[in-house]
Amino acid sequence: MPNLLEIDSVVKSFYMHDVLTDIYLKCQTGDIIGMLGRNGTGKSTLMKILFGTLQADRKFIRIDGVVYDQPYKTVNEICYLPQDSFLPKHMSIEKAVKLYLDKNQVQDFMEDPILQKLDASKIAHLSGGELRYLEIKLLLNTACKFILLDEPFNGVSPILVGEIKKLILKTSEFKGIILTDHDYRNVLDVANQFCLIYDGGIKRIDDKQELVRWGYIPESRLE
Ligand SMILES: Nc1ncnc2c1ncn2[C@@H]1O[C@H](COP(=O)(O)OP(=O)(O)OP(=O)(O)O)[C@@H](O)[C@H]1O
Repeated sequence: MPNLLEIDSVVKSFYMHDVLTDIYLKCQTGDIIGMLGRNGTGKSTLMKILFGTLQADRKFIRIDGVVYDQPYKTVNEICYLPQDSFLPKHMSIEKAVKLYLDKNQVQDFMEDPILQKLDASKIAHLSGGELRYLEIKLLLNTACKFILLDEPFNGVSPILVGEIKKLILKTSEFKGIILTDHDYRNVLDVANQFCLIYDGGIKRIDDKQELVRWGYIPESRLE
């Protein structure tokens, strides 16, 4: 049976600045939801609220019918890739992998040809793009039902972007994924549903032209 994540009535202000005024979003297994929006519209804020590490003024988060206040405290419900790296720098790659995955997954994970080619064995010695790939692959391989990816393509070169998109597509057979990235072409390419954070609310996008109408991309950039 597919898993279902529902977010409703999310309201968040910072001081006097209303960032999110009323958000509703539903994600189920198989969904890859591409969340778009101009800088500062509240995409990361929404992801942090969803994960539970940022307090909202109001929110309602339900996974498979159970209401959660801090979803990150649950086991295997939801994972979050923040904009900045989250793996401890001093650790070896293998140790980090062992921290996140089951014992029986580790060997297979480490045999990934991209990881095999790395010169580094320590997290601190990875390049930005290599680290992004490792973190994304790790999260996608956890048992979590839902994965939130905040700017997964940021700082990643085209070949690795392609590999990340393949991983996302493959994983979506078993999980629900919400991702946001300013590389909207890659978002349009990999996601199967789209939404735009605009003026504190969320709009479902069914047609790329709507992104022009809502002022997210200029007409000239739409192919
Ligand atoms: N801790 C904070 N204190 C005060 N204001 C904040 C805080 N975090 C975010 N904001 C404000 O909330 C708004 C939304 O920020 P957020 O980072 O969620 O935007 P975003 O859509 O992810 O932007 P970007 O695409 O540039 O990453 C911005 O105006 C930001 O300045």
